[in-house]
Amino acid sequence: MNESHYIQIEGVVQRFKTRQGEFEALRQIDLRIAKGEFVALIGHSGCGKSTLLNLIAGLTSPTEGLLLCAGREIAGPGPERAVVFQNHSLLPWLTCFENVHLGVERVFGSGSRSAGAKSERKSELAARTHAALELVGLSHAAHKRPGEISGGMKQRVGIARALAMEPKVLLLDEPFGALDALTRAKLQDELLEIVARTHSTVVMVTHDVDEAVLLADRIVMLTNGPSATIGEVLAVPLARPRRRVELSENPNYLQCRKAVIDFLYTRQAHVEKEAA
Ligand SMILES: Nc1ncnc2c1ncn2[C@@H]1O[C@H](COP(=O)(O)OP(=O)(O)OP(=O)(O)O)[C@@H](O)[C@H]1O
Repeated sequence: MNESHYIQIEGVVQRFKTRQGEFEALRQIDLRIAKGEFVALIGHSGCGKSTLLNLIAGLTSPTEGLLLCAGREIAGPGPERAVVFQNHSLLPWLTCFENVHLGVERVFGSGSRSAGAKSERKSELAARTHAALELVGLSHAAHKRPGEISGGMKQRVGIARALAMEPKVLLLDEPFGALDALTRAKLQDELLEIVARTHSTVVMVTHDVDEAVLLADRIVMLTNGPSATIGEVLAVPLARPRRRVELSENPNYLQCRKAVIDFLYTRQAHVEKEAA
């Protein structure tokens, strides 16, 4: 397997059947993502970012084209690809520990073991769950239910649940979109640290230009829909570890930021006016 082609998206078209007829959300998407790479998907609201992420997650299948992960066709969801949504999909009646444990059990649990092995397996599952909560700084809240913790903490539980499954690919759909600026910045920094430690391949949908430049190795910019496609791909030439305070005056940072803003608000804003 070619590690620079860990995720391959080849000639992908996505059409939806609607009451008004067929709607083409995405056309001719070609993208290759390397193992360990962090890719941000950015574009205006409704252009098709989530549609593309759902295809990589295997939650939907393309109308045309092909998606591969580690050389194998993506034919459905798989444990090697974990998704974190914007609205932390936690079960409200379970504690933080139990919410994370649920995912861990699904991936690593097994019903067909002897009683002795099973109890050891159980302790392993619990250890895995605790480690994930610790990674996102939530050990102290393991016993709390979602209704008893803040929005940022809930989002961290969602990230812990995804990380605990040890996915090769982390798919993030605006995971910090609903958070205040300070919590968002803190979680971005945590995500940078976690990804540096786990070497996960990450695809993250965002609306936020600064977030994309801070976190990503490459920024994939989608044109406006319908029939959205990749308008431009920008490599972010910033060394890691990245620290937001130092970056704010870094000429490469400012240049990347400008390029994305120019794409979104000059070139794509223009297309929007033409289409209207
Ligand atoms: N199941 C579906 N049936 C019909 N149309 C759909 C379906 N899913 C998405 N669409 C349409 O496809 C387009 C892309 O939607 P998508 O949710 O991927 O956009 P997005 O870029 O993620 O938007 P946002 O940034 O607002 O979350 C939109 O016009 C949307 O209405």
